[in-house]
Amino acid sequence: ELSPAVNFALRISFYCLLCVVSSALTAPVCLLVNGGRTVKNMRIIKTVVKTFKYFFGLRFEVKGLENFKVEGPAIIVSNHQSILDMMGLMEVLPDDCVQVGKKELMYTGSVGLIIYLGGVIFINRKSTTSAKMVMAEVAKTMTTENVKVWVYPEGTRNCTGDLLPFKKGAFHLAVQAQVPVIPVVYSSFTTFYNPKKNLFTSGKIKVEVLPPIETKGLTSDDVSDLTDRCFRTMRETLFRLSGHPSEAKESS
Ligand SMILES: CCCCCCCC/C=C\CCCCCCCC(=O)SCCNC(=O)CCNC(=O)[C@H](O)C(C)(C)COP(=O)(O)OP(=O)(O)OC[C@H]1O[C@@H](n2cnc3c(N)ncnc32)[C@H](O)[C@@H]1OP(=O)(O)O
Ligand SMILES: CCCCCCCCCCCCCCCC(=O)OC[C@@H](O)COP(=O)(O)O
Repeated sequence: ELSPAVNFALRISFYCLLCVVSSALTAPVCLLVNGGRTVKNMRIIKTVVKTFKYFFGLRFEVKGLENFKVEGPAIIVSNHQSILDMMGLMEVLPDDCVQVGKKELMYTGSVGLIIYLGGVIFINRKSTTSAKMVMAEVAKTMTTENVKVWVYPEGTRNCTGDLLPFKKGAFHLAVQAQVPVIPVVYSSFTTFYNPKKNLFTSGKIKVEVLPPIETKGLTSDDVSDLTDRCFRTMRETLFRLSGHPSEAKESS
């Protein structure tokens, strides 16, 4: 019998190895098929990553996919619990959708390369000024290139079963581009995944894509309200999906 700590380390190492090896094999395919950095590579990446869940006994129960069917671009916001989220992301990711990620991800070898080829937008979280500039550029191009953008508004991983306060970048982006915000909520991983307790077993994750929130006519003055509204809706949904109905009531 392996100790829980060793067992946990082995499973996480296997996950990372799977990412590194699959990225190294998938990158040449992306280059051959699409010739370079483009969101079209996400279709290839998605196909590969969607097989990962079987190695870890994870199941996804998805609701509300029809809410992605908006005309034109949109900002998708979701909760961010762990590096495992990448599997949940690929499970529902619509076509022509890029993610915003921290620039440190570029330096993870083959994983960095595949993330780059997939069109991920890199931001420097330590410099609000430069992050804002990158996001303003994205606000302009998402309409001309008709892409959706996926942002984790908590700005970092958080595996507590609750949400961190939201950063405002995603909502500024939505208002600047005058496109809807589509919230996506993943149920809490705490029952099957907890690094502090060396817990990583098989498990079921509920995913809900919520109805789009329109931003037509909103200005930068409305960004705080929009952020709060999204936060409250997502927090209620998180508690409902994770089976804490009383907390959901409290926060409403
Ligand atoms: C084939 C196999 C392959 C396997 C391998 C895997 C392959 C997988 C492939 C592909 C998957 C890729 C997966 C990528 C996942 C990556 C996840 C991450 O990296 S998450 C971290 C980075 N993301 C964020 O941080 C975004 C969220 N953050 C924000 O949006 C922030 O707002 C940010 C960074 C823009 C600024 O950060 P602040 O910490 O300064 O935050 P604030 O408090 O919001 O802003 C300060 C002030 O600036 C204003 N502000 C912010 N943005 C503005 C804007 N655009 N315009 C005007 N004002 C703005 C705000 O209103 C605020 O001002 P007032 O407090 O309201 O007065
Ligand atoms: C040469 C070095 C090789 C290193 C191999 C690393 C392999 C990593 C495999 C996991 C890939 C999963 C990518 C998902 C991205 C992700 O989820 O990143 C977390 C964050 O953005 C949040 O940042 P943080 O503030 O650190 O929580």
